[in-house]
Amino acid sequence: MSNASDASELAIEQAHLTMLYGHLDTLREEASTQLQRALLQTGGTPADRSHRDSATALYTDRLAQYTAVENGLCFGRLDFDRSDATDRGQAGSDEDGKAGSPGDPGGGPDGGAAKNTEVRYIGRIGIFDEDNDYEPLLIDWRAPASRPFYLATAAAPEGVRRRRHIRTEQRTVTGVDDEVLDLDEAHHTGRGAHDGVAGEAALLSALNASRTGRMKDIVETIQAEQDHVIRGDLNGVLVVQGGPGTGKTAVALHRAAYLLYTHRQMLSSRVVLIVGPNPTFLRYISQVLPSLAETGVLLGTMGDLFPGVVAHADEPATITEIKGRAEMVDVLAAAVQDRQRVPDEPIAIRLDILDGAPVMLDPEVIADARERARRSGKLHNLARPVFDTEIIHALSLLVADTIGIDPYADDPLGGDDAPGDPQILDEADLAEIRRELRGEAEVLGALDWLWPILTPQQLVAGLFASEIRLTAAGAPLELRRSARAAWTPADVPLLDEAAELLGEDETIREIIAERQRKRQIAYAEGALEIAFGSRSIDVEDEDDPELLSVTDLLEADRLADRQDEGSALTPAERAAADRKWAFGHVIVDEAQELSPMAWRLLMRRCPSRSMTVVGDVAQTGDLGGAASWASALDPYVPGRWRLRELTVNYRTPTEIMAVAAGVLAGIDPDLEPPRSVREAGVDPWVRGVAPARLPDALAEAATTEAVEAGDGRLGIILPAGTFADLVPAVLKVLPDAAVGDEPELAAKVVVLTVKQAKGLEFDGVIVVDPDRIVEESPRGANDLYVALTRATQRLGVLHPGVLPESLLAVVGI
Ligand SMILES: Nc1ncnc2c1ncn2[C@@H]1O[C@H](COP(=O)(O)OP(=O)(O)OP(=O)(O)O)[C@@H](O)[C@H]1O
Repeated sequence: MSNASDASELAIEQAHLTMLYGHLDTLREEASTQLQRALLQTGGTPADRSHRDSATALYTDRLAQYTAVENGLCFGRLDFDRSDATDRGQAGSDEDGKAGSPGDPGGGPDGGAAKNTEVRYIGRIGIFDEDNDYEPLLIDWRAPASRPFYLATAAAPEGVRRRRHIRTEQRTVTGVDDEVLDLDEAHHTGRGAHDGVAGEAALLSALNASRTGRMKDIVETIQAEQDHVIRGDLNGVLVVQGGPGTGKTAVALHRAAYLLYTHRQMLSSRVVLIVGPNPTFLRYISQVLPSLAETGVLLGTMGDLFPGVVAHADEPATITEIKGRAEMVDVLAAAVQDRQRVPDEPIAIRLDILDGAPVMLDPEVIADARERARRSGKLHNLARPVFDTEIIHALSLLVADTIGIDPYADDPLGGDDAPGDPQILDEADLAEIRRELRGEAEVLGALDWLWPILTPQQLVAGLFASEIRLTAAGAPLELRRSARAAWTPADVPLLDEAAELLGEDETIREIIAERQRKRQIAYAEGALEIAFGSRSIDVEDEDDPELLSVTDLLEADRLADRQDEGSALTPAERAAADRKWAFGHVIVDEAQELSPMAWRLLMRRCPSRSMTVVGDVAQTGDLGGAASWASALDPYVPGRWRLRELTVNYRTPTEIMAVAAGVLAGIDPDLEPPRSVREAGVDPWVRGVAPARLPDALAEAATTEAVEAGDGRLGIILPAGTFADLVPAVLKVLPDAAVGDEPELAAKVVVLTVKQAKGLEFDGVIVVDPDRIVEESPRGANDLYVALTRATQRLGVLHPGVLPESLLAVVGI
């Protein structure tokens, strides 16, 4: 590794960078002009409109991409030895055989003059020279030609003679770090080849940088084991297992960007779904993808995956666990069946057709109708018409009987039979009776009671609101809650399962869509009438082409199409609104927390089983979470998922990891903590304080650590049960500290529970009352492990009471 910051090198790189920014400016101006042009267009045929919509989306996306890559546009350079053909044929510059680049045809002073080199610049997007046969001026980090930047080592240089990390601030080059991979040359120049982490200086500088409360991309320093995951095959289920800080989240996001780049056509229309553990975490990672220049992605939590329901309420862990059990499938199926009622006694239905006289519907008749509807093989809501037909048929016979056995009744059909004549009803009469029965309010009321059309929300809320229903469905009574209780994330897989059992979407969605369409057509007809009416009055020239287009081209239904807002939605927006959307690829972060019910939902969203599953079974906090990847995945892809492990911890320094390792050993002695890539040079502290003094001690420690964090961030992780006592103490000394359901992570100091801290990181972390964190949850040791591994620089642990031997042993001090 060497730091080649002499002026001539910087000048060469500055010239190239300035040229690249010139191109970026031109691209941005072009996209902006095209966007304005598209936005100014109005009217036209439906095809014109759809074309205009896609042009608007395309240029808006492009502009967003160009803006996102403004910082760090170009960050790397590869110099190849042209005599080595191993990597040829991957970039345009290889094929045309030109050496060098416009910025630096001869390579740098590390031997460019001695050897004929080929130069590639690596950056956040690809830029090509339109005036020079589309020569690549900058190669997208996701392109195959960029790969040696991440993979080449001195042992396997892939033709790379030198890898250069280019440091920039805005549009200025501030330095370069070189690694010479050619062993001979390294020997001659005295500049060492490095075979450990790639781009060590750049990596360490990224890792030591202060945190901002938002995750940053890692394109400049992706490591080889991470690159293999990012560029793994699209198909099948890829599991990425790694300890804390190994870059699982970063890698998952970069994989999304890579897959969208490589399989753009398929994935941008079918959308990549990324599922994270909670809204706070989504905000934490929200800026990574746009800065990777990607927009065709839907980010969500489990709580967001049932369209029309926002499910972010909290509930006890034990309830979440019950809701997540696979047995809930049977519970819901039983709950649906329970709503298909057969009363114990006959029910009386008063009929207008009999002048308000009742008929008695026997339980056996209802049971028969239910049996036939069930045996139709249709889902509950879709089987209702079968049930209706059976009951109406039975009622019509009862009506016929009633009329038939009452010789003095008026002839319902208006005939003139003499009193005493039997009423002879033929099939047409019965059909008429059935038709009338279908319109009778009491009949409809009875049908709705016996076999109600249900939304998933009605089924699930109705189940939880009634002990009788819970018992009938074989569900634990702990699930009992108010019918108006807010939805929790664990309810979402249940709602989804209910939707599958009820078959709500087809019927209800189609009815709503049809109604909407009728409204639009009615509106369009009105509009055409106005247009057509005004035409004969206002216009003398009947052949005016403008007006002809109004009446000839805009038939009412086409005009209705133009009103249909759906066409203006992006694929990601459409996917978010559609429960049955089949995503092109699904990425799940913190996947160890997912319950069996949650897995069922995700598998439904991804029929192609093209998935990336990212997590750490040692960090499983949720009771219903996975104990092993096999238990989670084998039910869906038995033996067909591939596992990749990440082994290096980029976040947590060695000193802190030594503390966390003690806790990990307590969870499972066979688990290996990931190897830290660096030392922080500061030992973690553990302090025992008298319980009564805990608030004051926390206030003191928070004040000190907030200063120690410099311009970085401090996270204070508390047991949930201590918030009421301890948060006021923190706010007294640090009034701007963020705390709440979704605390602002950009705040200097953030107070949070372990659950909230999942996946996040801070420069400094104070963990309060580790014993209580362990006690608060059945997977408490896992929670403590998560809490202890959130810091990038400093860790402090506050323990109420004298430090027990056990804690000293646990924390390894
Ligand atoms: N190759 C890399 N270059 C620079 N930074 C990296 C690299 N890999 C990981 N990091 C950084 O390490 C930190 C941890 O990464 P990340 O949050 O993705 O880890 P994780 O495995 O998801 O952790 P956890 O399971 O503890 O939540 C982040 O700040 C990330 O940016």
